[in-house]
Amino acid sequence: MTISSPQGSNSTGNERVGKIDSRPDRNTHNGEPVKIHDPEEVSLEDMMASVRQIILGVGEDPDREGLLKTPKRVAESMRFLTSGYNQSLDDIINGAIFDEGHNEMVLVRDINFFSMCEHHMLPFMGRAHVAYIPNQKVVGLSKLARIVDMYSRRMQVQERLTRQVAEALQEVLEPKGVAVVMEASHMCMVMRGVQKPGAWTVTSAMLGAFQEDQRTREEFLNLIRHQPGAF
Ligand SMILES: Nc1nc2c(ncn2[C@@H]2O[C@H](COP(=O)(O)OP(=O)(O)OP(=O)(O)O)[C@@H](O)[C@H]2O)c(=O)[nH]1
Ligand SMILES: [Zn+2]
Repeated sequence: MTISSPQGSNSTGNERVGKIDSRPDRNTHNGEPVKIHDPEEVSLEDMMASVRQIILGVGEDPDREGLLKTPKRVAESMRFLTSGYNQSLDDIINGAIFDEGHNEMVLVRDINFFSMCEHHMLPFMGRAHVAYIPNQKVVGLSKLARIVDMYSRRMQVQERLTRQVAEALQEVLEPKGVAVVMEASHMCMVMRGVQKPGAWTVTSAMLGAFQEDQRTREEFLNLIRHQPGAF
């Protein structure tokens, strides 16, 4: 197993290959694609008016000084926290696929992510571990984290988020296998509801060799268990 550099500094044969099928609306419900409307169809002012209603709904005064700008701040935060709807795989990969002839496992672990649960619109956050076994082609390492960010910045359930990251990598690289594990704490289970701080939800998506070959899967699971040295 090798954790490779995407720059492939020893190779003279680095070239960008492949064209990515961009599907910014690759969200699914029961396996079917869901059409996502353009967020701009609802104006920031409409969103601000809704936030004002929420402020009234919790018994506060939206016209007191500290809350005057809150509807705008919240609307803008929401736009940022869901900005993954406006991105596509094409945007993110930006052609950074290299024909390295590298066929060993590549793993980027401990990728921090922040997402929003679609049931309560509260954050869930944690770490993602993303691995693949190349089939000649490798992708820039930062792009693995960017893929995690793109799907995280949408209204999500953790299981779908995990699967989408794996499927995106499968689509981009057609590798021999993909493994994604996400460990997260859900604020809807911590701050409200069942109120269980310290409970971690762990989800995985294994494709190809990681699904079929137990040794490959175990190698990956051992690597994400091991604590790397601190910098
Ligand atoms: N499978 C899954 N469930 C999630 C995720 N995020 C939140 N949930 C759950 O979604 C469920 C929604 O349940 P409901 O009974 O409709 O809502 P609720 O009354 O607010 O539920 P409680 O959280 O139990 O108070 C809860 O069990 C949440 O824990 C996720 O990423 N994946
Ligand atoms: Zn929730």
